[in-house]
Amino acid sequence: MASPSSDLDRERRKCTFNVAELTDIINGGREKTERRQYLESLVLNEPIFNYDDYYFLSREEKYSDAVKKTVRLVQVLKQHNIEDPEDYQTLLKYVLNLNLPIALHNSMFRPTIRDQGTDEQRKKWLPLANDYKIIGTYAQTELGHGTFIRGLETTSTYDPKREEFVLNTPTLTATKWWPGCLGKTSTHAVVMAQLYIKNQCYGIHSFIIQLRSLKDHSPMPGVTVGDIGNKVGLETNDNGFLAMDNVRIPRENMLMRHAQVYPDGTYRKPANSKLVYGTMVLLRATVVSESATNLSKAATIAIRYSCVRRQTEAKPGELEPQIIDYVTQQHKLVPQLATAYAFAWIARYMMSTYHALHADIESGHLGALQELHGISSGLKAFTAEMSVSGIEVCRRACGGHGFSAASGLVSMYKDRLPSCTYEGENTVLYLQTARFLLKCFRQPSITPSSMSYIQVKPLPGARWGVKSPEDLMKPILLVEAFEHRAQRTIKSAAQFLESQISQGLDTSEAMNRSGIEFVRCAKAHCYYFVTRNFFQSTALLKCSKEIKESLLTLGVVFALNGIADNSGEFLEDCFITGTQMEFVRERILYCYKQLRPNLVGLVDAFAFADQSLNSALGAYDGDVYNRLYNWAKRAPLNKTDVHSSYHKYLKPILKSKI
Ligand SMILES: CC(C)(COP(=O)(O)OP(=O)(O)OC[C@H]1O[C@@H](n2cnc3c(N)ncnc32)[C@H](O)[C@@H]1OP(=O)(O)O)[C@@H](O)C(=O)NCCC(=O)NCCSC(=O)CCCC(=O)O
Ligand SMILES: Cc1cc2nc3c(=O)[nH]c(=O)nc-3n(C[C@H](O)[C@H](O)[C@H](O)COP(=O)(O)OP(=O)(O)OC[C@H]3O[C@@H](n4cnc5c(N)ncnc54)[C@H](O)[C@@H]3O)c2cc1C
Repeated sequence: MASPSSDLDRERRKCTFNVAELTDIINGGREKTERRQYLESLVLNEPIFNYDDYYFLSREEKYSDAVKKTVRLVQVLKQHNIEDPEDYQTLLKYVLNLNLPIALHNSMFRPTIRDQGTDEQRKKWLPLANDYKIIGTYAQTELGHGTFIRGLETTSTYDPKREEFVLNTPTLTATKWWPGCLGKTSTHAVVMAQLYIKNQCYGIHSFIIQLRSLKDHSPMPGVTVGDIGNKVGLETNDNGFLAMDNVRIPRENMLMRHAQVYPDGTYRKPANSKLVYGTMVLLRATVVSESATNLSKAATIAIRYSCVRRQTEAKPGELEPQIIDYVTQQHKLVPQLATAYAFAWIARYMMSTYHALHADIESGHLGALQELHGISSGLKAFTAEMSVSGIEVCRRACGGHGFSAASGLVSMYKDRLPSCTYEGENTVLYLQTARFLLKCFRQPSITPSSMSYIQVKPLPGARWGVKSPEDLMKPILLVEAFEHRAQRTIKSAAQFLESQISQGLDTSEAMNRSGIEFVRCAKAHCYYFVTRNFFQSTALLKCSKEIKESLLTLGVVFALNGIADNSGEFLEDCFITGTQMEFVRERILYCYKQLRPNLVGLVDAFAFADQSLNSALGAYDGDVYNRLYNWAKRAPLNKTDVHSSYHKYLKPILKSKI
């Protein structure tokens, strides 16, 4: 058997480009790489951040271990004056391999105060939160409602006499349920509740509540709080429940940047009722980035392993091939790698668009709200869905060892699975994007320039300009195919909706009946958007010819697999012919061959530390079998040669006389 490490060495020698150059491109420049390396050095050298035995821990031990690591992380951040949220994101992405029990504090609690708090509220709460003197979460979802926010039942009733709000959970279904870090960790929460003043309901607003004593962490009077129990993955996170029995908070605890309640109970409504949903939009943009990172990790593990793993003697007496050389294996993994790259670039686009449009909104241009919501909803759903299914493809591609916790892929899959549900269930979000697409289709004046393609009506009888398999290396033709599909499905969704209305259905019923068409066009739009963005962005890069070529080929793989996997949609109106479809399949194989020597280089370029992959299959040195064996030997069941259950149960039957 060949040595696994020599297999990876050989792969690395075959790579046609400079891996460090590509790492810099992925990170966004040399400076960012250096910053990342600095941050890594702070954390990776600390034994406390070792995850070797993590997969053996029980749920409770995992939570406790995560709290310990979190506290140390906070100390490290303070010690080195690291305050930039980008640095924190870098640590989460590349170094730490767990969902922190303070995740919501940084991802939602602080941003909500920042965006929805007045200057005085920011001044009061942010220093406490930034210094971790309080730990907060975002409590919106209830037992009875997650999607339909307007249907939340928690009430916040203003008492002008005492200038206080009274927070109450009037029914079982009003119990807050699911918020991350709520059960055991958080001391405070932003709670979303229906605002009542003098028996009139003004809809959902946000309020800061103290959940636990800052002296001994016990629940505050009137607060019932706890963990909701085991779920799929996210074992380090204490997703919780919360019921409030007429809990009083000062008037100043309603976040009043957009809507105000004056001491006498006068209400001033926000400029736009959706401003209160702002933090969710930020989180959706973040999910795009997390989806990219996790799929990159999964591809790293599965591709390195597939270069080390050998199986099935192809010719008698010859070395068994590396499993990566089976085209069926390439057809599993190369599309995941291509998707990871495409997502890395759309994540960058999403975050910069978020910051640009968010700044517009802050300066009062509220028109940007719907654009940001329209773009981020679909991209969150699209990237979460493809990333989660891609991680599972990678896991299965590792055969039996992919089933072991030591692969790192089992926990990754379980931890990412909820990204299809939280922060807006995927179907619900696709429907929101579809609404925006249809609005743009009808109203050119509101269509942002990034979506101006919607205004171009697809010509009936349009045909794809591809004449040969070589033409499929031309981004312009690939983008054209996705653009056509998106335009056609948007138009067809609009026509479907109109046909339902013309049959006499009211708008909501017509919208419901059009739902499948809506989701179809939102997905088509997202595929187009991601493909176009990848080709446009990588074309602008200043880098070596070899890197450019590899990125172009990855883009072609992403696009061609998108066409092959959704072939019906392209064949339906004869835009693509059967012969062109054959070209597509042929070119996919060609691209796999082109990329083959560079596969390890392309995953090495993500530069994940072994610790952050925490995988016996995907470590840099490829020493798979020793790692699996040593890991298994440390399993708690192997602590003694004879297990206590032998004495308790087995021995009596083994020793009994027949
Ligand atoms: C589905 C909707 C969007 C519907 O909202 P609604 O108020 O009932 O809307 P509607 O009256 O039907 O009107 C729709 C209209 O409202 C607009 N809209 C909706 N949301 C936004 C927004 N954020 N920005 C700007 N505009 C927004 C839509 O575009 C619609 O506009 P239109 O009527 O088409 O012009 C909403 O309820 C929603 O966002 N639901 C999803 C709930 C969700 O995302 N929860 C997240 C909880 S926190 C979490 O999960 C954290 C996990 C993190 C972790 O663990 O890491
Ligand atoms: C791990 C995890 C962490 C979470 N963290 C938080 C948190 O920190 N804070 C917080 O407040 N919440 C949190 N949540 C809650 C989460 O945001 C909601 O679960 C999510 O928004 C989905 O809402 P739901 O559970 O009500 O699903 P439902 O809406 O009940 O969805 C069930 C099904 O109904 C369909 N459906 C619902 N409405 C429609 C519609 N209008 N049109 C078509 N189909 C529809 C959906 O597509 C889905 O198939 C978390 C959830 C999970 C799983």
